[in-house]
Amino acid sequence: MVSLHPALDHGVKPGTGSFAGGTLVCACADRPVKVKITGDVAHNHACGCTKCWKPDGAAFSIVAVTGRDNVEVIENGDKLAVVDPSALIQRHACTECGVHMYGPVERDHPFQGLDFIHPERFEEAGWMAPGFAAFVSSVIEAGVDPAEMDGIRKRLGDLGLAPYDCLSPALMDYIATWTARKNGVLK
Ligand SMILES: N[C@@H](CCC(=O)N[C@@H](CSCO)C(=O)NCC(=O)O)C(=O)O
Ligand SMILES: [Zn+2]
Ligand SMILES: [Zn+2]
Repeated sequence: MVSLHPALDHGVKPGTGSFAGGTLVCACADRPVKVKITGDVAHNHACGCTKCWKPDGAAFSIVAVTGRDNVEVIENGDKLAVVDPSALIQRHACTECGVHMYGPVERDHPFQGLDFIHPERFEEAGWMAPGFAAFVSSVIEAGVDPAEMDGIRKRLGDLGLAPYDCLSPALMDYIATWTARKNGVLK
C-alpha cells in the first residue's frame, strides 16, 4: 500500500491550538540548518505535488504557511540554496540533506508575504494539524500507479483530509477573489 506520509498513515495528530512556534531543523547530523518560526502555522495541508519536499517513501508532503516576518534562519544558513529560482515558491533547501526549510512567495501573487514550511521539521510538538489534501492527482506525476487513486482519496477522506486536485475551495476562492480585484472585475 502507498504510504501517504509517516505522520498520516496511522492517524492525524491534532494540534494544541496554542503552539507558540519553534525551530525547524534539517536532517543533517553535522551542522544542521535551523530556522526559528514565531507562532503557529496556518493552512496546514498534505500536498501531493512534485515540488514540495517529502520524507523518503511518502507520497505526500505536509506543508503550511506562516508570515515572512515569522521566519529567521538561526544556524548554518550557508548550506541553503533555492531549488528552482523560477518557481512561485522560492524553496530554500539544505544542499546536503535536501530538506526544504522555508519557501517565500515574493512575486505579485495572493500568497505574497507568506512562507511555505514543513511543520514536521519542528523540534517541538503541537503545531496545527493538516486540514485537507491538495494536488492529490499530482502524486501520479511522481510515479504512483493511477489505479491506486481511489484508495488514496478514500484514505485521505477517512483521515478527515478532504482530497482536492488543486488547493482547498477556500484558498481557490481567495486566489480568484484577489485576481478579480486586480483585474477590476470585483471591487
Ligand atoms: N502538478 C504539479 C503541481 C505543482 C503545483 O502547482 N504545486 C502547488 C502547491 S505547493 C503547496 O501547496 C503550487 O502552488 N506550486 C507553486 C510552486 O511550486 O512554486 C506538480 O506536481 O509538480
Ligand atoms: Zn541538512
Ligand atoms: Zn506542493
